[in-house]
Amino acid sequence: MASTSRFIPEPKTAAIVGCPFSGGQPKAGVDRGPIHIIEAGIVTQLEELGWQVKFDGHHQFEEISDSLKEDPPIGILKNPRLVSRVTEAVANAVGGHAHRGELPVTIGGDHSLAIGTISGTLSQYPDACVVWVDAHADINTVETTDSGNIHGMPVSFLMGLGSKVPEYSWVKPALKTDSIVYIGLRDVDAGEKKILRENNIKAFSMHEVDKYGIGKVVEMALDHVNPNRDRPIHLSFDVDALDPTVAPSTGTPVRGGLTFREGHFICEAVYETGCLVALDLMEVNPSLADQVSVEQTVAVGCSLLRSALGETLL
Ligand SMILES: NC(=[NH2+])NCCC[C@H](N)C(=O)O
Ligand SMILES: [Mn+2]
Ligand SMILES: [Mn+2]
Repeated sequence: MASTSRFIPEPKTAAIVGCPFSGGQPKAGVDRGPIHIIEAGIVTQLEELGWQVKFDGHHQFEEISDSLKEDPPIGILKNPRLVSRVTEAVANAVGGHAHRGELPVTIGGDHSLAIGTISGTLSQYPDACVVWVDAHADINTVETTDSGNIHGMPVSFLMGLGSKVPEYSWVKPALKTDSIVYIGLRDVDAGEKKILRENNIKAFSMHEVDKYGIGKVVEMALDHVNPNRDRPIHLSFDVDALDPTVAPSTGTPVRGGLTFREGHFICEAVYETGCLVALDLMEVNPSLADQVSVEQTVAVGCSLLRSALGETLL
């Protein structure tokens, strides 16, 4: 491994936070994503890259769901208490790993989990910035969401946008609007476009990827959130950022996405900064599509994680 990490001490340890959770969206199966990624051998693959890898089983959220006798919608938000308690547990797990100098690698599960992962990162690295790779902006507020699915809302919760849901009072609005950058967007709701515009939130959609090429886009994205390459980076990668021909097994696929190489390039370039402190891979749903597509999606998920943790082509 050529690059050294600015923030993760040697021997570099990656802590896998397996999150079999689907409560932020309606499709069953996304909770099996982390199980497939582990079974595909991600632990060994990361060890082969020179990481010490900690993984002591997937998080068990049954206790939380069993303790919730019922979880009626709040407004139109679905499973609001379940998502709150699960993401709070994830925030504590991620924050704890970060506190010990480990790099948390959270495998979802749906993207509502990022309420937890990014809260955990910011608890330890208040100056961290976020690179959010996704077809979607996931920044709906209580006022703008049409679906009520919380996986379309984590960014607004982290920023404290929209009216507050008391159930989420544990979430500190610690993410500043200038500390996130998006890459890959192409399915952004009208209300979300307004939020991005009014808050001057930097986003590189597929239009910019086509126009400038991925190399330039990643450079501009990092220049925006991390001009001196000295801030910790949290990379949150939704597998639906990739084109559905590359990663078909996901709940909300949108055509016109990143190629295999464009997705990996983003991960490689973030790793090269030496600033990565936390990594999410979300929305792999092995129950959607045929077996070949599932295997393909799981394999791509593993290779994105390897690229973000130092695998190079040469
Ligand atoms: N993490 C995701 N795949 N998010 C999809 C969100 C879709 C839509 N914008 C919504 O609010 O429901
Ligand atoms: Mn998405
Ligand atoms: Mn997402």
